[in-house]
Amino acid sequence: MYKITHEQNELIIRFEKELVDGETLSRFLNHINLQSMLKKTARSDAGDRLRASSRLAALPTGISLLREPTLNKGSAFTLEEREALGLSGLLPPRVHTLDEQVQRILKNLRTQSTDIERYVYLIALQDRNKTLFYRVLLDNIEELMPIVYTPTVGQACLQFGQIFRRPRGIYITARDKGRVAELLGNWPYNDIRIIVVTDGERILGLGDLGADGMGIPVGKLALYSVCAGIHPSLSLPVTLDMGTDNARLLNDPLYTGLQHPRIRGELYDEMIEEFILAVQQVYPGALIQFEDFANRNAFRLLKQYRDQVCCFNDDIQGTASVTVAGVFSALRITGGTLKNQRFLFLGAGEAGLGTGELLVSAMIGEGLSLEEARQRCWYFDSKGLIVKDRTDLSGHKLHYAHDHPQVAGFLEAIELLKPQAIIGVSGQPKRFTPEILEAMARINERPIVFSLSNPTSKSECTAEEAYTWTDGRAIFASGSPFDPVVTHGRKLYPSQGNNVYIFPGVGMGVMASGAVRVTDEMFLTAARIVAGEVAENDLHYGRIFPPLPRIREVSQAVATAVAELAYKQGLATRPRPDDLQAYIQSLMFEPLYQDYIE
Ligand SMILES: NC(=O)C1=CN([C@@H]2O[C@H](COP(=O)(O)OP(=O)(O)OC[C@H]3O[C@@H](n4cnc5c(N)ncnc54)[C@H](OP(=O)(O)O)[C@@H]3O)[C@@H](O)[C@H]2O)C=CC1
Ligand SMILES: CC(=O)C(=O)O
Ligand SMILES: [Mg+2]
Repeated sequence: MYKITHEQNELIIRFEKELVDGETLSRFLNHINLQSMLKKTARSDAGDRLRASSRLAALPTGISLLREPTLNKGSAFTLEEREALGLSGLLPPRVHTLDEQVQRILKNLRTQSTDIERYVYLIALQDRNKTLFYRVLLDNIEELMPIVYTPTVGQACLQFGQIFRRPRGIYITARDKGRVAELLGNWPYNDIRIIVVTDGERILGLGDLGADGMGIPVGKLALYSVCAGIHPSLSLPVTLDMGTDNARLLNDPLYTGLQHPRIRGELYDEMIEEFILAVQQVYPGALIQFEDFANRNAFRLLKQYRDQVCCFNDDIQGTASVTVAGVFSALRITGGTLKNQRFLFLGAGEAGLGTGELLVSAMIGEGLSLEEARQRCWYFDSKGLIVKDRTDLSGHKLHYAHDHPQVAGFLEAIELLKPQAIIGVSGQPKRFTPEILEAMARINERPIVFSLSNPTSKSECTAEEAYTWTDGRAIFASGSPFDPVVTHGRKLYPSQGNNVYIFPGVGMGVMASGAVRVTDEMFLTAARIVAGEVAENDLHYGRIFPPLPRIREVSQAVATAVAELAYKQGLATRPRPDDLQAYIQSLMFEPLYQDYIE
C-alpha cells in the first residue's frame, strides 16, 4: 500500500505553507509515485505541458485526485489545473472560489432540519474535501462546534451504526492480539503526532457505546485541527473495541463493533499494553490522548503510562485544567482568593477528582499545605457525601474523605458546607434543582455554578435555570453550549466550560517542543493562560472563558506556554526556536487551497 513518509509529509506541509517551492517538493516526492496506485487518466498535450510546469508534479490525477480529500478542491480547481491534472470534463464548467464553496455548504447545512443531519452532511464533506471542511468550521466555529462536537457528536455516537458511511481511523479488537503494530501501520500516513484513543466505555455522559464511540476521537481530532491548527494528516483516531456491555448494542444488527461482552482483566490490560508499545514502534513519540475510558480503567491506565510514554487523559487532566481556568476567571468577578474557596462537587469521578487534584496544586502554590488544600474540596457521589466513615471508598476519593457526619442529600450538604462553588460532573441531568440554586444564591452574592456534564441532555442544569434561580447572579459555565439568556434586564452569555479550550493547545505545545511527557504543571499553566485570555468585557457579560471565535489565538497561547514549560522541565527533544510563538504559528495549518500551477 502507498504510504507517505515522515519526511515527505513534513515537506508537503512546508509546501502548503509556501516554505518550500514546488520544484523542491517534486524532487523529494518523485518516488512517492501516487500514480502507481491510481489509474492514470488520459491527458492532452497541452495538459502535459502545463503539468510539467506545475508546482506539484507528483499529484494524483483525474478522478483519483477528486477522491483524495486532502488534495481535492472540487469546483475550485482552475481551468489550468483541470487541464494539467486530467480533470477536464470531470467537473461542472464553472470555477468557484473557496468562499463561494463555503457559502454553498452553509446554505445546505442551514436548510437541514436536524442537527444529526447537519453532522452527517459535515462528515461527508470531511470525506470529500478537507480544506473546505476545515474552512467552514474555522469561520463558523460558534455555529458548528455544537454539530461536530458536543452535544451532536453524542447523538451521532448513539446512532453511529445507522449513520455510518465511510470508515475513519483504526479499529483494534482482541482478535488482533499480536498484530496491533501491523494494524497501526495500515494507516496511510507515517507521520502521526497525535492519537486520540477510546475504548468507548464512557462516551460523554452516555455510558458504554462500544465501538460506536469512534465519533469521539474523530471529533476531538477535528478540533485539534480547527483550534490549534494541527495538520489533519498528523493525527489518528483509534478505537479499541473491547466489546460492550450495552444490551441495546449487543442486539442491534447495525452496531459497528464486535457483539460480545466487554473484555476485562488480563486480556484487556495486555491489549492496552500492546497498543501502547505498538504506538512507540510505529509512530515513535506520538502523543496518546486517552479519551472517554470508564473510571475503573482511566485512573489506573494514566498512572501506569504517564511516566513511561507521552500521554495524558483528557477527561481527568484536560477537564481539570479548563475547570480551574473557569475558577480563576470567576474569582476575578467575586474578588475572592482561591485558597479561601470551598468547592462542592457533584460527581467524584475522572472529571471531579482530576479537577480536585489540580485545584489542590494551585492552592498549594498559594501557600496552603496539602491537607489544608484538600479540605477545601468536597465531593458528593452516587452514594452521598464523601466522608471519613464511609467504608466503600477507594483511590483518589480517600484523599477527600473528610471528618464530617453523613448528610441526607446534596442540598443539605450545601446548607452545611456553604460552598462558594458547586461543580456538576455527575453525568446526571437536572441535579441542580431550583432549591439547590436558590440555596447557593442565599449563601453567596455571586455563586459559582458549573454544570459540566455532557451532552446537553445530561447537564446538571441549564443556563436559564442557573440564572433564573439565582436572580441572575450565578457565574455559570456548562460542558455543552447554551444560548444567551435575557434575565433581570440583562443579556448574559453563558460560557462553555469544556476541555476543548485545553487539549488542542497542549497537544500543539507537546508536538512543537517534541516533549516526551505531559505533566500536571502543563495543565495548570494552560489553565492560567486560558483564564488570562478572558477580557474584562467578557466577564461583564457573564463569560468566564474566551469567546469561541478566539479559540485559535487561545490555543496558540496555550501551546506556546506548554512548549516553554517542556523546555524548562527538560522534556523537550526539539531544538528551541528563537521565537517559540512564531514557530508555533508557522506550524499551524490554515485551510486554504494551494495553487497547483504556478
Ligand atoms: N465539560 C467537560 O469538558 C467535560 C465534561 N465531562 C462530563 O462529566 C461527566 C462525568 O464524567 P467522568 O467524571 O469522566 O465520569 P465518571 O464515571 O468517572 O464519574 C461520574 C461520577 O458521578 C457520580 N454520580 C453518578 N450518579 C450520581 C448521582 N445520582 N449523584 C451524585 N453523583 C453521581 C459517580 O458516583 P460513583 O463514584 O459513586 O459511581 C461518579 O463519581 C460526564 O457527563 C462527562 O461528559 C467529562 C469530561 C470533560
Ligand atoms: C468533553 C469531554 O471530554 C467529555 O464530556 O467526556
Ligand atoms: Mg471526554
